[in-house]
Amino acid sequence: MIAVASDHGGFDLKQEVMAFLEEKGYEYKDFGCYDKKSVDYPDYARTVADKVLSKEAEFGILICGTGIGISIAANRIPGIRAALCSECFSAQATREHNNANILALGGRTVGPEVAKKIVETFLETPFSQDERHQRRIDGIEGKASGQQ
Ligand SMILES: O=C(CO)[C@H](O)[C@H](O)[C@H](O)COP(=O)(O)O
Repeated sequence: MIAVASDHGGFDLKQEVMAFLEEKGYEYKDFGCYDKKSVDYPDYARTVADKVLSKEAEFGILICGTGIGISIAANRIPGIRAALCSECFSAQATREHNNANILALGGRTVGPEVAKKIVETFLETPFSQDERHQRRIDGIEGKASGQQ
């Protein structure tokens, strides 16, 4: 399952992304917001992060106006690696190199067609399993690499 949420700034793009997930046959759940009334993105970041950390969701997709606030909020939660992407190369690299578990998008910065390509790239790209990337991910979680 893909856990999807946005604030009001990401609401319109979230509708487009969910229609795309539906069309492509991905299982997803919408964790809000459910209209364009002003809300606070940290609440939605936490909900989706919880779904990912509990493994109820394989991945999360978070959308705010720029994708910045909601990715900052998600990345404060240990175990979350949220990647803000505005093009496909980064979406591919963050799965291969960072094993990112949440994709963040900006509803006011990225158009729906680009966003759909980014979503598909993110969801379909596996982690490389390369030792150097795993070592660096371990470093993010506070494990010393012993290289310094
Ligand atoms: O956190 C953000 C800025 O990086 C998001 O874009 C929010 O969606 C934005 O701050 C919401 O702004 P608004 O003026 O309350 O609509």
